[in-house]
Amino acid sequence: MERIEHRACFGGWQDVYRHRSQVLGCTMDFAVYLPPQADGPGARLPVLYWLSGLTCNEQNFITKAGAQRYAAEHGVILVAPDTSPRGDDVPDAEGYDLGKGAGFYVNATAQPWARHYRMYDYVVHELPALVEAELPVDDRRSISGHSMGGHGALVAALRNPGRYRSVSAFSPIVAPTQVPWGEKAFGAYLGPDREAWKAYDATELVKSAPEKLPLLIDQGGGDEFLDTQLRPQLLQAAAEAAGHPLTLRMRPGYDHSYYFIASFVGEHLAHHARALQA
Ligand SMILES: N[C@@H](CCC(=O)N[C@@H](CS)C(=O)NCC(=O)O)C(=O)O
Repeated sequence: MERIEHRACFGGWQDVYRHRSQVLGCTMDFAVYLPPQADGPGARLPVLYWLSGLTCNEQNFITKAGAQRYAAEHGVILVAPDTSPRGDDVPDAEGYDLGKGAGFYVNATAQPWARHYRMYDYVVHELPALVEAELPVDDRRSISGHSMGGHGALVAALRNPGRYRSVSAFSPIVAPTQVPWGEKAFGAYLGPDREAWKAYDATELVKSAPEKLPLLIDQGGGDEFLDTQLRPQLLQAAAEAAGHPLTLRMRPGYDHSYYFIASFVGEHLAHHARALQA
């Protein structure tokens, strides 16, 4: 992998790396924040993976959330990948909610998407393997994300017991099989069989998750997508029925934007740091 950005930030470094992804069949950029603690001889730090939402690439979180300050405080490395495969060979679609910038963290099985759109394998397996081989990290991992990325974080954690120490989400799409964004994306990437969609739906997965990793969710009460696309009460009801611990914090007045994320990202970093350093 090649470092293409390198900027001093809160005593550490905000970097961006470029690499060839075998899983996605294209070149990908991902952001890495190295806190000052990463400089120590033989340092090995835990990693918080951040999955962004629709229209984002690896830049949105690092330029807008202000998380580096808290990562520096806690000694946690932040890794923020792009949200879809990229490049001229990769198929795309009209509209911001399908194709590039909208990978939905699934392994596509339908054409023309199946060759490149394998963001589930990329964020759960290929990227952590690369990070763990090349950076001063160990195998302590946590995961968080926003909107489509909140969905990705919840699904990654629920499907992989033991892989993550903690999981959280901002304004996640908790039930993609029941809302327009998810129905459009899953219909395209996974085809018409709705049974197959359930493997990527947190509200379905929570019913039988083998590990009861507590779910932490913050949701803005003034979010323009709350009642149409996000509907956190669906996950809340399923978690309650399954006895799966969930903290859902409604934040009156906050919308869907990074202003909301920036307001509470410090609390999420503290939550993950506690689990990662326990
Ligand atoms: N109204 C937006 C919908 C997409 C959107 O709200 N994206 C969120 C994630 S679901 C985001 O993080 N956008 C980029 C940003 O705010 O930096 C659009 O049409 O672009």
